[in-house]
Amino acid sequence: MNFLDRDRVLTWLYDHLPQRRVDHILRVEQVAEDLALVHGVDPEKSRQAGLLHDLAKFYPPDTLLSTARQQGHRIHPVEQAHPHLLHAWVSAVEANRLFGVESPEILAAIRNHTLGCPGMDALSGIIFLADALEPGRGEGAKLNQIRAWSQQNWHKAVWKTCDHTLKQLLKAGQMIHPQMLETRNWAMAQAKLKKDDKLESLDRL
Ligand SMILES: Nc1ncnc2c1ncn2[C@@H]1O[C@H](COP(=O)(O)OP(=O)(O)O)[C@@H](O)[C@H]1O
Repeated sequence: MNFLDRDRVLTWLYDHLPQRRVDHILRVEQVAEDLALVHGVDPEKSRQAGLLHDLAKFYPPDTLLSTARQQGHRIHPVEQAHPHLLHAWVSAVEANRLFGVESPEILAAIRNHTLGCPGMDALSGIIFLADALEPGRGEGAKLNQIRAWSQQNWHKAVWKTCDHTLKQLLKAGQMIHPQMLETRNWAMAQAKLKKDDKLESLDRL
């Protein structure tokens, strides 16, 4: 993992994003560190991914589309209709271009923070959760329940976060990117496997 000059990143964020978005990013950075410590993930990598996850949040749709295309990303029809979804993908490109980040795990976690990805590693899961669950997202009963799961079983928390977002998108009559459905099905299966493992080890006692 390369050295990351946090102050330089903060200066860039304050120059390019509104205060409320920087506040969100700083809360994601903190939750990402907390979850990393719970789940045995490198806390510094987690903080870096949290700090860098939204670099392209306010890039114009044309820039998001052209950058993603130039980098070889095959644009999905839902992304074509809603280029904003590409901000996660382009933020990873920018983390490398602007700040020299090379760690494949950090870059994947930034790329996966909105839709997740089936088979993603714990660092990606943590950044996906930190973005959705940071305190600024509110104090609803459902979110608080998912926050509790995020401490115990990150796969279950990813599954339930996908369910929560998908329900909101359906309610609002919005298009759904199928990658989140794939993430959801994968995370659900992983959470159930973990539960079965626990029951089996209890049987052995
Ligand atoms: N599966 C999906 N299909 C379509 N839109 C989605 C999907 N998942 C998230 N979104 C939308 O993408 C936008 C960006 O999501 P995200 O990066 O998680 O949130 P935020 O911008 O609030 O940090 C939100 O408007 C969200 O509703």
